[in-house]
Amino acid sequence: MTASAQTQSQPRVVLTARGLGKTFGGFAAVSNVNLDVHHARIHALIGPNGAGKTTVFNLLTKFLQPTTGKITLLGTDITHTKPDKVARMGMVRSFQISAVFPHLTVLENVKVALQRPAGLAVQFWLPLSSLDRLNGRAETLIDDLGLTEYRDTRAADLSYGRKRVLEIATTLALDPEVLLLDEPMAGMGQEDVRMVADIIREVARHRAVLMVEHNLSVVADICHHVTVLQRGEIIGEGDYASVSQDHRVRTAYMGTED
Ligand SMILES: Nc1ncnc2c1ncn2[C@@H]1O[C@H](COP(=O)(O)OP(=O)(O)OP(=O)(O)O)[C@@H](O)[C@H]1O
Repeated sequence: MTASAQTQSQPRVVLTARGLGKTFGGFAAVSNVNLDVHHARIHALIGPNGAGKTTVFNLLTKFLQPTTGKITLLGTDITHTKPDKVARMGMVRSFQISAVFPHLTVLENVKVALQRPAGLAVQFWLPLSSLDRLNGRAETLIDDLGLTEYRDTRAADLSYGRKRVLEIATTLALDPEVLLLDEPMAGMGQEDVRMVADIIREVARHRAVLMVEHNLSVVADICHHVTVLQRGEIIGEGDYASVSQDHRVRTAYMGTED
């Protein structure tokens, strides 16, 4: 099914922001941002450099405390909730905090990630064999993300694109309802971009994905909904086709409407 076909039925809202704002010493980095993020949808946050995208991610994940506004996750007000609790409640962010250990294999990395939902910190003093009970779930996750032939490859020896897929796999070990991806395509070649785009589409069949992405052809290809920020404010939103025709958005990106 194409992204535009899926937008015809509206699934449940899992994450909302209302009137979200953040000032740094009098400078408004984010002002009055309203967001509705839906289950089984890919939602892009785009905008020129310095538009406030990273700040919005930091506010949603509670790494920053908002100056104004309210955030709800799965119907619960998380405006004043701590980041680790937000993660346990089902919203997890990938890439800026990478949970991949380069000297461990793909399978070992996924097993280490899988022990975390049980409430355990990563227990380095235990032999990796103590995680064997997690083999079944780890293999399923590795299969789902197309990493089967690399299960015994050390993370350090993976291609850049596959390392990113492994990062997604370790994040999915927490089984989040909402997955936040920070520029998942950054620094990738065309082939890896296609592979990671396919994985994100697959992952979003069962959860909401909110992603900051500069690669607009990826946004056009896989995102159901696009929110455009400029100078901390939303200047356009909708599907990519309508947003890309919006005169404010075109001016923000191109400096001209032509
Ligand atoms: N901790 C901070 N203190 C002061 N100003 C900040 C802070 N964090 C961000 N800013 C400012 O807020 C604005 C938005 O920054 P932000 O990093 O959120 O933008 P962005 O859209 O993610 O940009 P990019 O695409 O370049 O990563 C910028 O002008 C930035 O300089």
